[in-house]
Amino acid sequence: MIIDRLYENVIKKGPVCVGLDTRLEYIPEYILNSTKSIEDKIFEFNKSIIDATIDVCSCYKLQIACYEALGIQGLLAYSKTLKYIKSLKGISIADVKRSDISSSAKMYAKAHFEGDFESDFITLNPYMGQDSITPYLEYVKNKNKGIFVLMKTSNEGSKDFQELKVDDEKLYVKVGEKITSWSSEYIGESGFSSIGAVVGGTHFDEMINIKNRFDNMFFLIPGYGAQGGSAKDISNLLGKNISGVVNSSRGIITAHKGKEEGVNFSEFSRKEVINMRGDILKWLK
Ligand SMILES: O=C(O)c1cc(=O)[nH]c(=O)n1[C@@H]1O[C@H](COP(=O)(O)O)[C@@H](O)[C@H]1O
Repeated sequence: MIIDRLYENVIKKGPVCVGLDTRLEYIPEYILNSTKSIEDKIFEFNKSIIDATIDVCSCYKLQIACYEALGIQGLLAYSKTLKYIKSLKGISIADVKRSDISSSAKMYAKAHFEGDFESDFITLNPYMGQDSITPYLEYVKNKNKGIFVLMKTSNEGSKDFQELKVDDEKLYVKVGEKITSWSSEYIGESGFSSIGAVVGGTHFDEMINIKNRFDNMFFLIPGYGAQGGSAKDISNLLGKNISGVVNSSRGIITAHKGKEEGVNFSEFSRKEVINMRGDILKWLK
């Protein structure tokens, strides 16, 4: 199962998930000023970061809006990056946060688990309920794919709905219970399911609460670095079983900014990943 491959990476290479939220302003001048197409500039930037980090991170997350915002060329670079990660036997998470009625969800599943935009995991929004999630499960069952469902997001506004009380429980706990019920059929040898949850690394009390309630759940944890999430706090959610991957995007892919803009720019990303990994692992001892 894909979750077992991801967990193996977490144990062997560490829990860092490199966020390839690439924007043109992050790309060094020497690439940006070349005569290459936008597609090739973005891909060259991403490839350099992937080559510099593949042995020290568990996976890559691509935020699709960063590519969509650049139109067709952006999407070509998105596709090329996913294919490159696959060619290196790396693991990709497509951060697409989809949600729709099941007939449309079927097409989203086909779009992101097959063909030009094929990825290993995608992120989903649970707001529309079980039948909006079901179409993806066929891919989890038969095509070795995985999903991360939004449970408690990292942003300030996450309290607006996610913390509303339903039957004396916060709504995100109810979502967690649903994720547990959907995930139980897809548990791999690692003991984790290919259906995991997105929990922001920015809310200390919620991370403790979620770990106490859902110890065997596997988490995608964004919010380290640029959003202020600390390794110490996040270690409570990872726990002794290191049940998750910790994403940083801007913190890693802009590490060269204000420093070296030359061909070795991705070495700064590598250093950031290694530092981040050390920062997290020291709290797990
Ligand atoms: O699903 C996500 O990945 C996600 C969920 C969430 O609660 N918070 C969150 O920041 N994210 C994503 O994680 C990344 C965080 O980026 P940085 O803040 O630059 O590290 C972005 O791609 C966000 O879209």
